[in-house]
Amino acid sequence: MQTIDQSQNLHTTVEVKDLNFYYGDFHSLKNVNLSIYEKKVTAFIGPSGCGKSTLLRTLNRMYDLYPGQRAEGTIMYRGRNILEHGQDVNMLRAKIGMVFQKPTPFPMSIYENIAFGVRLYEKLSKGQMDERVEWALNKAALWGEVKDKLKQSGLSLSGGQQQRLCIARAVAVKPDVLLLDEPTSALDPISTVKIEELISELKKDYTITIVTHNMQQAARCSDYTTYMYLGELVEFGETDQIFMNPAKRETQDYITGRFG
Ligand SMILES: Nc1ncnc2c1ncn2[C@@H]1O[C@H](COP(=O)(O)OP(=O)(O)OP(=O)(O)O)[C@@H](O)[C@H]1O
Repeated sequence: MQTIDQSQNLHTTVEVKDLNFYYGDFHSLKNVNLSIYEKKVTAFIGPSGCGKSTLLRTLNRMYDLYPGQRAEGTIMYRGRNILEHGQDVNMLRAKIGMVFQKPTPFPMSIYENIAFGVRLYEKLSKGQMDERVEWALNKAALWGEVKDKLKQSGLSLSGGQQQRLCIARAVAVKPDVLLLDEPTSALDPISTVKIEELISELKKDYTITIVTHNMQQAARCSDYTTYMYLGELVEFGETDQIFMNPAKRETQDYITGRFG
């Protein structure tokens, strides 16, 4: 693994150690070790099927919802190994929120899309909830576009707006970490630029991990990049170094399009 320049005073938010993941008998992640740094953007790149989404989904135990899937190893977050039994998985998913490839607003109003999740964790007055909804929509750069139609269905928005609504929904419960699984792959180029700009804004407050097929996007948006292949982490380092001077030949071949 690449050494990281610690002079930047980096703090680790999530530390993955010796992580193995299985879909039934299929060994999908093999001895993955990785640090995810606070208030930085870390991109997972690699060819289809290399395990990017699987790795992302272990970070908030999203896989728990599916029988036969299991993770072994350690994922340290706030002093706890989140893979251990007895963790409060709902609280974990509030602190490590996720946004999926396809925008998935709830079939309810724009306001309720935000308020619904907040109510699960906090008891707010009407005024406080109004403030939280406005705050979250502002964070997701959507407030200006929806402030006059908060009662309209979230499904009435454009795809790009729906994805920002999903980001607002994740942000509204005050997470530490946002996991973005190919958040722009279903969006047009203009919406993609908006989401990328939003990612740059959000990293001032949150630690972000993004899975992307788009290498330009990884190069534009991320501070650190992880190159994966066949369930193994091949190389991890600062994005500039990974793209301009990768340590491994495999990474170079993938980045330059000779492979994958
Ligand atoms: N539900 C599942 N059951 C069995 N195997 C699975 C399941 N989901 C993924 N896999 C396998 O695990 C491996 C990693 O898949 P994963 O979706 O994490 O890859 P990926 O890098 O995100 O791919 P893509 O870029 O195509 O989304 C692949 O070999 C895939 O076939």
